[in-house]
Amino acid sequence: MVSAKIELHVHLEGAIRPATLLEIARRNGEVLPADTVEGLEALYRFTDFRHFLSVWRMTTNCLRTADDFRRVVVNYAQEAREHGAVYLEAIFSPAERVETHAIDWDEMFTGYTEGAVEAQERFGVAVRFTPDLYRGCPVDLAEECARVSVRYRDRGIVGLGIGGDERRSTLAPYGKAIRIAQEGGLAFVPHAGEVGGPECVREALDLGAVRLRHGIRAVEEPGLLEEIAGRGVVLDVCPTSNLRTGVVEDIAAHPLPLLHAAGVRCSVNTDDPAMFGTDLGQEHDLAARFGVTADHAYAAGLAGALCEDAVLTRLQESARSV
Ligand SMILES: O=c1[nH]cnc2c1ncn2[C@@H]1O[C@H](CO)[C@@H](O)[C@H]1O
Repeated sequence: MVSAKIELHVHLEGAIRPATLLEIARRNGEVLPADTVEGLEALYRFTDFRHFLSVWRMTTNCLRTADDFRRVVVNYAQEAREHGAVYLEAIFSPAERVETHAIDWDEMFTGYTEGAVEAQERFGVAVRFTPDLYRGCPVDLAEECARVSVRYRDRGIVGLGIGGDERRSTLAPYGKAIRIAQEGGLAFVPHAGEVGGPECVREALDLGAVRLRHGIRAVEEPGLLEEIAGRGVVLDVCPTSNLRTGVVEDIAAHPLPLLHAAGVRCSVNTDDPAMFGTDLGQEHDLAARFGVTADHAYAAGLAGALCEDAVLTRLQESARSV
């Protein structure tokens, strides 16, 4: 029997298994630098974080139609369910698709949110979404993304995030986009403290972040760590991702045990499972070796989840089943 799991940090574009990505790319006439599963896997050996982001952007630009987006959600929900997932808070990055291929916002938001309906019906997995802006994204595009996200609030959009390279831009240019989302009832859930240091975590908290994606570099500043633990801010920890992007040099040196020991609530996540060669079960096995048991991870997931109360109540009950 697998334990029930909550995943709060998975990029849907990075969850597409190589064979499916190749099929989607072929259908959409997109040429990738590799046309075999082995070739794609080789492409996924990243030299550093920047290299990872460039490969991520290239492969994820294969997605075009509402049906592509729908399918990506359904496939990942099915996979995650096999590892015990009962709730997914999934990320997708619409702004890049608009910018590079002029994909229509509604094509993406409709495809993804209809995929969530199907995932619930077929696999009993509740899926909610937090679209991601990216650091360096043109400000007007970011604000438009925030407005569209608010418009889809009744269809499962629960937050707005921002990803990409923290060294490229502070959050300051996105203040208005963040406010549009917050005033529209969405939570702000940025990536911070992944490649960026404690100052990036501090900036995110000052702008009202309710949860931190990664946040692991908070360990470098004891006062900040204490504040995060004290306020019960959940960190979405993705151990294999950090190793594969070179953010941590050695898995044995991952900050997860330190965060856990400091009383920080850590959810356990895959990030971009297909690109990092991992899955939800593997990340939980790894976390357990660091002292974060399935129960700890589930409790953190529950504390961090942004879904409505009716779903939260169901998730509280699921902790005892599956
Ligand atoms: O691990 C990650 N860290 C930061 N950003 C990520 C990660 N995985 C995927 N993205 C995505 O990369 C894009 C940047 O152009 C962003 O849209 C972000 O969501």
